Amino acid sequence: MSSTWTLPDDLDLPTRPDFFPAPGEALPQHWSKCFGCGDDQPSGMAMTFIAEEGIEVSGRLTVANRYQGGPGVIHGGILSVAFDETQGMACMLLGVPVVTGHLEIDFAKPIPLGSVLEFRARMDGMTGRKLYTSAEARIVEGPTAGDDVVATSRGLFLTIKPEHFTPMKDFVDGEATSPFGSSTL
Ligand SMILES: CCCCCCCCCCCCCCCC(=O)SCCNC(=O)CCNC(=O)[C@H](O)C(C)(C)COP(=O)(O)OP(=O)(O)OC[C@H]1O[C@@H](n2cnc3c(N)ncnc32)[C@H](O)[C@@H]1OP(=O)(O)O
Repeated sequence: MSSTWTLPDDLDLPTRPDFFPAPGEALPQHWSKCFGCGDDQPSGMAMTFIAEEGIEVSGRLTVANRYQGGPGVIHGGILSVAFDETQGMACMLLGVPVVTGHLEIDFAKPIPLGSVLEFRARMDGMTGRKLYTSAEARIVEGPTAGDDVVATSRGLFLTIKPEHFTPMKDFVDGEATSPFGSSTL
């Protein structure tokens, strides 16, 4: 794998806040219409997330047939969504909304349709509004399941004010059942 990603020297590492779910507990979706995690998005990926020890979270994705890219394998864009989502969830530790500024992926091994992937993401540090995150994926169920890392990701997230989305409110498809950032954390 290769990456040009370098972390700044002056990062602070947040400690796990009291409001964050205990290790093993589920994390709430951040927005019901989200393609990655929303329960009001029929065409979405319906990912689920769990709080892990420290400042780590994990997420699961079953690779549906409709996620096919090359013959029999996951589309790289779908894998990127899953990383984006999992690393964004790791930023929930701060309790404020974030958006992705930069995301980069290394695709290490082919991932067959029908696999169940586990993603693990963490915040590597923050400075000002910038949150640096990283993650890796393994196949936990399926014909090629094992301990090998099949893809890795690094992402920069920026904290935003809720008003960030105000100019977009007329473009929401249908009635929103939960406003962005209204998670119960
Ligand atoms: C009550 C509790 C609720 C909790 C609830 C939590 C929910 C939490 C879960 C969310 C989970 C979401 C998972 C899916 C997340 C998406 O998929 S979000 C969708 C994709 N992303 C977008 O749409 C973002 C589009 N881009 C933008 O809106 C703007 O470019 C941004 C990212 C807000 C930044 O703009 P800005 O605020 O004007 O900031 P700007 O001054 O340009 O930059 C600030 C700093 O960041 C740096 N920067 C900005 N962009 C970049 C970049 N691409 N590369 C490197 N550096 C950059 C700048 O250089 C600058 O650095 P410094 O000078 O401070 O050192």
